[in-house]
Amino acid sequence: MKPAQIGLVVRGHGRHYVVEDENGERVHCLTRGKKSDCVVGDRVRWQRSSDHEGVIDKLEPRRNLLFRQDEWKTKSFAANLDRLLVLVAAEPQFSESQLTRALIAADSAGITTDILLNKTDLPQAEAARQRLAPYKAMGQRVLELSLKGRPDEARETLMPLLENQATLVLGPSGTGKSTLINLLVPDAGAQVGEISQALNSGRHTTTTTQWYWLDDRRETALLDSPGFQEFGLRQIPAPELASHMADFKPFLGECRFHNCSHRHEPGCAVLTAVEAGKISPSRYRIYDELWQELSSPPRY
Ligand SMILES: Nc1nc2c(ncn2[C@@H]2O[C@H](COP(=O)(O)OP(=O)(O)OP(=O)(O)O)[C@@H](O)[C@H]2O)c(=O)[nH]1
Ligand SMILES: [Zn+2]
Repeated sequence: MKPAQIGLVVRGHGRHYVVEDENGERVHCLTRGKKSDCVVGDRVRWQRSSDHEGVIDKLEPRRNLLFRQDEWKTKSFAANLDRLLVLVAAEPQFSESQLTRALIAADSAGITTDILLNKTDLPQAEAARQRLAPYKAMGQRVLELSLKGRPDEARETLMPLLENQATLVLGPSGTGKSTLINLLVPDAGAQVGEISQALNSGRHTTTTTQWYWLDDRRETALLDSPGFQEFGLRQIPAPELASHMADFKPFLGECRFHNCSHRHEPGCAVLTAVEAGKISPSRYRIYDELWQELSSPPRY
């Protein structure tokens, strides 16, 4: 065994990981025993066991972990993220429920989110803009771009935002995720190939988080994860939900009952805010649906 060093996990599959050393070399690593609790973005203490293989000894403490949880399983997107970028588009029409779920998961993990509205060149952009108005009003940043129509402008807007950070991109299919990655990562295909090769596997590239470096110094990273469609939030207790919704926050603590669910109680400041148009009906409907989902007992 060679001396222990700290590395970055750039791909995970079961007990098999690809760890990048400080020179950028990627090594196929296994965890000791059956444990496989590392995720992409983790820093790990590891040792080389041969020229091309290594063993992970220990997971270094994480700053954060973004994950989703349904009744049956927990799925991690990535650890140690600086930013989440949720990509939506003028078309296909995005689901506000999915968008809200992503925002809540990121908030509860302590990760800043930006929304990117793509395809603003299309006539449907105005409708999408209107659906995003409540999000802007609650202080959420919404970037409007046309990744394909005005790629230079998109790059100039995005690069300063992403610089020296690790940003996870999530979004429904067909919104322009591949367009975004190809715009910012000219050698994206090669990077995917290299990591897959280190793992000795061409498979699983679409079912796991993919790590891309945007610069030669390896300081700016983009991460691409599948799994936006079924975004379970079982990790969040229902009474905590409202505290992760920026438009609800100003009214929390103002209700008559300290343990108000903001669903039917008299003297509820949130319900009053909904009636007064200070919280959008669609956001409130999503809150109500999420509350029911999170407070129902698991079916298994
Ligand atoms: N009009 C318009 N079309 C765009 C824009 N950006 C991407 N598209 C188109 O939208 C379609 C989907 O883009 P992709 O980048 O493949 O989307 P994706 O999110 O990777 O989709 P999946 O591969 O299904 O996950 C393609 O036909 C793109 O050419 C844009 O700014 N304006
Ligand atoms: Zn209330």
